[in-house]
Amino acid sequence: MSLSMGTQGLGPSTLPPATELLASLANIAQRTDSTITNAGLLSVLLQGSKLPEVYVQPEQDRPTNYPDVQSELEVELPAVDLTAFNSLDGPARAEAMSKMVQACETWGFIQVINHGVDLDLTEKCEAEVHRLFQLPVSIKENALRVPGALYGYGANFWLNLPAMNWAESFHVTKHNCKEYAAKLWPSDYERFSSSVEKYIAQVEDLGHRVRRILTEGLGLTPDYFDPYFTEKDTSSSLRMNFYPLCPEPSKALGLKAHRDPHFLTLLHQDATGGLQIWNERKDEWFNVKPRVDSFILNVGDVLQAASNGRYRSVLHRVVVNSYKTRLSMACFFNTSATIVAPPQLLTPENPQRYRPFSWKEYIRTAYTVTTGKDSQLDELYGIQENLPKQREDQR
Ligand SMILES: O=C(O)CCC(=O)C(=O)O
Ligand SMILES: [Fe+2]
Repeated sequence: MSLSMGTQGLGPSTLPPATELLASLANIAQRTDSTITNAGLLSVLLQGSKLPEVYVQPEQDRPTNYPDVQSELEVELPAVDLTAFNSLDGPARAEAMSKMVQACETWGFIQVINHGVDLDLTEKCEAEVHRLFQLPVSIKENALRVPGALYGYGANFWLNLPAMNWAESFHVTKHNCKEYAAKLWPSDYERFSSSVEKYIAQVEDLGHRVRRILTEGLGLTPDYFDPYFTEKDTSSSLRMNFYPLCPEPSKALGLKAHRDPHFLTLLHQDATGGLQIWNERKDEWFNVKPRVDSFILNVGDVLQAASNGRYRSVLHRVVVNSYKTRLSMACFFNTSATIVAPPQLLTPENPQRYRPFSWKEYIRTAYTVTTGKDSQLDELYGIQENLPKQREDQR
């Protein structure tokens, strides 16, 4: 890989001196917790073609289909037009509802268009996020996520990973965004925080709208879960992910396979592509075709429990490539209330699958278990005798 490719999207003027980079890289090898920083990435981009050992994934986790190689394994997620839910056209609404429900029961993923989130605001927010990731490492480290903390700057979110993610991430809520932005731009944080706060607020509103649609899709009144999502109980956070060019994409992952532990996720991504979804029946990872005017909605563990397993929280990961950087913004929509599957969803054939639990309880372990393909939700809160013996097929 040439230097000119490597510095694309980072801006040569923002790179710290090579000595600083090398010192950071040496430190990285010693650190196995979430405080690992990304100086290693930058040093690779400066120096050439080899992936440092800390990023090399175990053999069984390495991707075979990533953007550098042609692959047939691609899925174009059904796109649901959200305006159909406000229209008086009954059949169009019913069709949109059925697409939505079916996708959440099988792939656990869908995309929504005409979603009401302002495009100019989204682009402004993306530009601010690019500006953040282009800051020198020494500045970004001022906002470093400390071990066990949720928010701030870092590479790995899940603890105890066998290898580092080939990514940088910055995670905030609308309440602490200013505080974290001020660590990067002490006197000029408003430019970043005002865009990001407005963006989170709009995506949170979208989260409430799709929550009501999905609730209706379960056969409940749309407002059934409203009491769990009061202003006090609703929480939304935004994880911004930047995936730099990778010299050896066949050995790395941008984000290790995981299920989102929250209620649901609304993801906006650029046109690069890299998100993959696990298809259990086919035993394959499928590339998701990117569509920039959409939000990808995926079911999280809390919604899987709240729907008594009807909507599925599905394993996904991010692959990287050698020729185009990628930016994604994942908004996690959640509740701190204890959710339990509504009695209306329970039958003798389909009894309650999960013990009630709160996010406060789940968060303690949600980001620690990292190996295997098993559902952490099933393991921690599943009522074992009520879980299906074999997982349902993904069609
Ligand atoms: O970058 C992506 O496409 C996915 C991000 C993701 O899965 C996450 O942040 O949980
Ligand atoms: Fe995720």
